[in-house]
Amino acid sequence: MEVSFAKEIEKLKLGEGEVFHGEGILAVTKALLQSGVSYIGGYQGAPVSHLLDVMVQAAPQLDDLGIHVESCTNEASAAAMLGASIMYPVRGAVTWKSIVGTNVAADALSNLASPGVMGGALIVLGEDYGEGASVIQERSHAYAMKSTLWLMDPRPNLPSIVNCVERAFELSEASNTPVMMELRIRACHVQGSFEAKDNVKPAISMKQLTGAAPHNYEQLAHPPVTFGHERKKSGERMDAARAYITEHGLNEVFEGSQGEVGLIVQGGLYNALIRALGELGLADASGNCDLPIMALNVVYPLVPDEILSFTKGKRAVLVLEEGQPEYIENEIGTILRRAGSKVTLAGKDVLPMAGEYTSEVIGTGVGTFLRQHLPKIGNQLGDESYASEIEALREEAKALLVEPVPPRPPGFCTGCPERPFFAALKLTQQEIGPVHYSADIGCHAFATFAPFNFGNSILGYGMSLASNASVASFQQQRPIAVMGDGGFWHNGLLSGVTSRLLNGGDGILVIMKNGYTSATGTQEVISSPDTALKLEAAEKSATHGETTIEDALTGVGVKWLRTVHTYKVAEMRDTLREAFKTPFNGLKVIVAEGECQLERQRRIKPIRAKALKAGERVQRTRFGVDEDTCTGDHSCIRLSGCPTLTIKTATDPLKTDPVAHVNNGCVGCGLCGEVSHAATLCPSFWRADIVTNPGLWDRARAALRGMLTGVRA
Ligand SMILES: O=C(O)C(=O)Cc1c[nH]c2ccccc12
Repeated sequence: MEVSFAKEIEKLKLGEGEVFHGEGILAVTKALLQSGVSYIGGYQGAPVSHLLDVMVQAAPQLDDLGIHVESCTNEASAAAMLGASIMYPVRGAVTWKSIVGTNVAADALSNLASPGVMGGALIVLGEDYGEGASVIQERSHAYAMKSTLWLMDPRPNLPSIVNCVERAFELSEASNTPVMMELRIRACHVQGSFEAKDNVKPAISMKQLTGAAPHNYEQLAHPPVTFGHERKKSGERMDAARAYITEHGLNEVFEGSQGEVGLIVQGGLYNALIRALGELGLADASGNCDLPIMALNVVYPLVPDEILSFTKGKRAVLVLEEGQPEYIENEIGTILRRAGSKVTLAGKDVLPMAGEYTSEVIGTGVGTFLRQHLPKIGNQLGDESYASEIEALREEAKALLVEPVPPRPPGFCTGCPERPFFAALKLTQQEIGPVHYSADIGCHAFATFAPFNFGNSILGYGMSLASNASVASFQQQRPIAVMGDGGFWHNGLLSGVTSRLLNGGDGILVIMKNGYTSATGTQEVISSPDTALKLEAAEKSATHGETTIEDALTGVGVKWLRTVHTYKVAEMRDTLREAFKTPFNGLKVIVAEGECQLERQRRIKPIRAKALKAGERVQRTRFGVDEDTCTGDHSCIRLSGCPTLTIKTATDPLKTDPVAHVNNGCVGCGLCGEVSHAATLCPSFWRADIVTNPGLWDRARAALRGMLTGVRA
């Protein structure tokens, strides 16, 4: 990974009494170091990638702490790390995105949760839920309940987050149970400050080795002791957790003058609630509020005594719980009913079952609740609900815009090496007709949007090939599966390739070998080009010489294998045609190779800057469209989809339609010209080589050209 986290690493080194300022997820990282973890592992994903990215670079600089950092190939391997270290008095932390990563880790999690932990075990979850999310909308809460893992959901401000991380280890140790901490997108990116402590050197670490734990069958997740473990989960471990939570005040109660009602909120939603109450005129920006609020920084398990003491003497309480189903509300309902409480319980009856609880959504729900249960305040909120006020503002904004803003689906970066592959696949499909396309997770998923619109199904990360084993059996044409190199190593090789080979199945797999797990932040994979390859490649793509993927495929027995550079559009089209038409019955794999443009640009920029400074010759390429030649059919745009390829009004008054135009973002990848050539489309593209610090030969050639064009004119 070429991105430098130098500034972030400096913050991780802060000591006792110094003030840390930065974002939530980095505060979590610092808190892990303050908690004396022996290792940090994980798999990247939004919104927690930053934790591991920073630690991968920081570990050598935090050398004296002796903390091991493991960049795992998927979440199962991260969860598995905890499964062994819990047998020692060491603290360990792993991270991944949820819900998808938790699904991948599920088998290891079940085994981890059973035997009971000695050293504290913490899982930092990026709860990717809501309008900014990139995955399926489900809750981690279900995993906490079904595996008996405690779930923290800290109030999104830095001191609370840091406190929760430190307490999480103690809670884990006090109750012999692993702890998960869910952090929504906003909690990961919230900015703030906290007073740092010194980092704690773990007693057992890379620098302080220890011997093997004693063989203790009681602690193996294996029958028959698992039957006893299950009893402990709901018995002594649960009791110990509840006692710890209460004793250390992990959940917070903010008293208010309007004690007849109360709000119980997941800690992570607290800021959105205060914002909503502020909009309703019921709270100030610092959170001072007339309504009593209980913020659950631990959402599983709940502590019945705490719930009963908060609800005591109240007429009604509202539970604010994002997502479905209403696990917390159901649990609170049971607690109240068992205690014979008469308090009215509100929640998903006034708030939506599904979707993000933005302050707007919360404001509407709280308004309804107050009108029903505290009319003296609720009725003052006015007839106009908060939501209809916002709707009116939206309409006003729309009216002020002359035209509606066109939708802008996300797409490939300018110069992305994956785009030309999809141009080639479009060309192939024009010949062979529609085939079932199994999409996957990664940058290539942008091909599901316009202008490519590929994909008949999309499944989990690295599962495209596995998924189409079913349709392959009944499709007239061979289905195609596409995955990235990130997905291939995460799950694709085992779940997809080896399963297909075992079954002797037919099919086509395309692996986008761009050299990194690009969509999650260009982390390295086992097949990332090494420094020597990068140096050799200089400004070119560095993925060509790296053959780990090809070696693995050959090793497991793939017989039909081609590697094609994605920018060779015609060759890719021909290779795809062959894959669809060949009589070879079995798995056919095309490795579509071309280095991630972001990583390539990060390598190129310093090389160019240095050359320019030294007065050396630097050449860059730009493409453009000759307006006179362009007929305005725009096939180039449909086949390329490059964001720099746009349209403009023709200057020729006889041309009524807009012509194609390449704007200044062009990095000279040449796909527009390449596509035009492969499709024999268009002579209107031109290429210009822009030379800075020209040499003698450049000057002589330019002079000669000038003379010749002068003669022609
Ligand atoms: O970072 C993201 O947003 C992802 O969707 C990537 C990802 C990381 N781990 C996963 C497990 C299953 C599916 C997707 C991912």
